[in-house]
Amino acid sequence: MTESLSTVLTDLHAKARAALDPVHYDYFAGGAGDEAVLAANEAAFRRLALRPRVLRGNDDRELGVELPGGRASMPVLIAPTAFHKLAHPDGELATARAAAAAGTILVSGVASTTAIARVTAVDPDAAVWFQLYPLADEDVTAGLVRQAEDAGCAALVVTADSPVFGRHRRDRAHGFHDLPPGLAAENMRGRDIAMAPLSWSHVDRLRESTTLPVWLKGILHPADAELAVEHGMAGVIVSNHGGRQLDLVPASIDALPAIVSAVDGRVPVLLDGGVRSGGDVAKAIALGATAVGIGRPVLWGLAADGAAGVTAVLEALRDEFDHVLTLCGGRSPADLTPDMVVRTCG
Ligand SMILES: Cc1cc2nc3c(=O)[nH]c(=O)nc-3n(C[C@H](O)[C@H](O)[C@H](O)COP(=O)(O)O)c2cc1C
Ligand SMILES: CC(C)CC(=O)C(=O)O
Repeated sequence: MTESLSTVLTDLHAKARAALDPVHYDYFAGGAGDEAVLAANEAAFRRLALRPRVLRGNDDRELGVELPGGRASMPVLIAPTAFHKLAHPDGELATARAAAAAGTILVSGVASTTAIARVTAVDPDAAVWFQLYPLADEDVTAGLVRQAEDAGCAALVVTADSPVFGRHRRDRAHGFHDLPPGLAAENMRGRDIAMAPLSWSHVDRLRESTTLPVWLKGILHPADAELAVEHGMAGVIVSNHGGRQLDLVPASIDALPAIVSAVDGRVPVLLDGGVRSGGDVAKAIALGATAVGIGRPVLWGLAADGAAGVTAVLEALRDEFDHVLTLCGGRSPADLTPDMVVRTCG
């Protein structure tokens, strides 16, 4: 019998915690403020139940999804997270190897400890997307876009929820604000990365500067989802940054339905935050996400066991999602529909 994802994740998380410097563990694990949103992301999934369909003869299942920027062999992507070499010496190269082996998409963060060209070189056929923050200096942003294009990235992800960074008590308590000697945010070497609150016109100029599909990440308000479509975004990512920005926002799964309704099928919607099981993947898809992103589970796999640990997370998630889909009578992710999710009071 295949081990359940929660067992795999619990073990990898414990191993990661034991392996990591407690300061770095807290950087990865922590959230903003009281960490209410961090907890709510997972709790909100637990309040939803699935209402399966039966007798649908679904023995020929296909988990893959097509997105602007590539195909994923299952509706699970690796969300962008910073500083993978803090988790494991192989850093982003290990994550990229595991993503390529699983046939899924790695959204590589601008704040990676490996230059993007080295990340994409792991497997030139793999779909790697590049996440960036629009910066105050638009020439610097343009330079980052060129770097991603030259590296062969298949899409850009613009993170919109960080006009300033969230306040992380754990990091403040440890006095953590710099990478240790020997590690650097390689894509940003020698660049002025000052952030500033930006506007739609910055996003427009960024979009016009590239032929790559541009996703907007960090959307929680349906009016912003509507604007994202109007401004030519290839897709919208519902995210509260894993509870690391404003600690007063809805759990991402609770924010999803209104965004899906506003977007109304014009572009795909992705979701991240608190996805910890195949059932969570199924719930998000049923509520209208085309795929989900996972952040911390990848970091725990990476810290515990390098590429093999990330592979263990991805394959356990694939297996569990396939199992849930089978039990729900689905052949493909598209067979999961909103009527199959019910809210419980639990
Ligand atoms: C340690 C860490 C670093 C992150 N760094 C980034 C980043 O550089 N850019 C970004 O858009 N999101 C970043 N995120 C947010 C993730 O992309 C994603 O929204 C979040 O981790 C999803 O929640 P989950 O960890 O519960 O799966 C980071 C999250 C964590 C935990
Ligand atoms: C501080 C950034 C480089 C990474 C980030 O977005 C995060 O830690 O949540």
